[in-house]
Amino acid sequence: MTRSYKIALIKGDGIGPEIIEEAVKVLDAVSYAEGFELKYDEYLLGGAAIDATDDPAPKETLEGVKQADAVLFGAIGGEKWDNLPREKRPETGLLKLRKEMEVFANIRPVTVYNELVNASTLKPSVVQGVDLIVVRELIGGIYFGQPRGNDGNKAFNTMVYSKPEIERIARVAFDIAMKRSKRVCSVDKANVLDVSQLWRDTVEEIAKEYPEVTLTHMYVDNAAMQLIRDPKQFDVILTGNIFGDILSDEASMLSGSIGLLPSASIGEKFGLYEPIHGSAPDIAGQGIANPIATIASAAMMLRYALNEEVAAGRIEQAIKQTLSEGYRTQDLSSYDAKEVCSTSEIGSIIANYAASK
Ligand SMILES: NC(=O)C1=CN([C@@H]2O[C@H](COP(=O)(O)OP(=O)(O)OC[C@H]3O[C@@H](n4cnc5c(N)ncnc54)[C@H](O)[C@@H]3O)[C@@H](O)[C@H]2O)C=CC1
Ligand SMILES: CC(C)CC(=O)C(=O)O
Ligand SMILES: [Mg+2]
Repeated sequence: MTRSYKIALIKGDGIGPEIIEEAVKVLDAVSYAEGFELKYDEYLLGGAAIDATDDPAPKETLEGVKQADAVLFGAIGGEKWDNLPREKRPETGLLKLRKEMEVFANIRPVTVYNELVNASTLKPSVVQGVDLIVVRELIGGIYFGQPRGNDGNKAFNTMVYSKPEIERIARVAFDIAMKRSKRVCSVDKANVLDVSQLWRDTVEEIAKEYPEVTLTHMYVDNAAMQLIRDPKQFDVILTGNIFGDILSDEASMLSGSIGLLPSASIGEKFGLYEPIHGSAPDIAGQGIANPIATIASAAMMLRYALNEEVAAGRIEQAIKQTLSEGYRTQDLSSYDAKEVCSTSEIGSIIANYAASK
């Protein structure tokens, strides 16, 4: 019997629909080539959901995604919704979705493609061969902590982590490190924050379960600097929600564009696959967004959620081939480009390569 999977698609706002369309094009090409079937159900989230239902995370979405084998997500947000009350904003919808799905681990691989070493803002010798993974806690920390508030005169947020929350994300990082070069660097601000001291102490305890893994600790301000100074010193970076959010955007520039970096947000039961970038309102609707981060997220989805390793590999190879043939979206057009392509053209090139082995 044909293998068949249900994919929940959330296009979102800004460039979201454009990049998801290309990921679907590539998924359809590889699923056909590998003989399995993907069935898509679309759900609303963020600004699109506010416009349609007055709710950034409609119940139908929060419940519907749980019926799928995996969720592929574009991006949400935009100025149009920036002045709404906090609970009505697109970003709150995304946080609610992640919380509802209990996807506590956001895995963000940072790969520098050989073809793009000149696209990095750093010297080629510094970035060539960079291959690190940021393991970011995703449903705790200051983005979720209570109390929070803003009375117009005073505003506050709370960074909270419980020991079990730290233990489970630490185990994800150590498990990943066991399959790689067995090094974890935990990033915190333990010199100032109590929550970071608990983080550090707990990570030390979990490290005892993994005697083969070398654990180091680094303060986040230093980590931000070290990522630029010598990124190859890192293998697995384990960190909390806000630090991981910031450091991974920073790390994207090692690769040359934020439009290249994928991610997998995973928990015990569900998986949400999403590029690390936002809805890029400044380029939305122009057909110039780079869809590779989303296409590579779809590859992660095939590998981790659907166990379709061969299809995932086909996509990753196709991305490399596209880059080595010199096809570039506008964000990378100054770097060894043979041809500058639109979002849709790059999607079609990757789909064609992925379909033909
Ligand atoms: N996961 C999500 O849905 C996220 C949503 N956001 C939301 O997105 C909106 C815009 O936020 P920004 O801070 O501008 O971050 P952003 O990541 O959307 O854009 C930052 C810069 O990177 C560029 N960029 C992003 N993705 C690109 C791509 N695929 N190809 C080429 N260039 C790309 C944009 O054009 C922009 O100049 C906000 O409403 C924000 O809250 C931000 C981050 C994550
Ligand atoms: C917009 C957000 C909720 C967070 C974010 O920037 C991210 O997850 O990368
Ligand atoms: Mg972010």
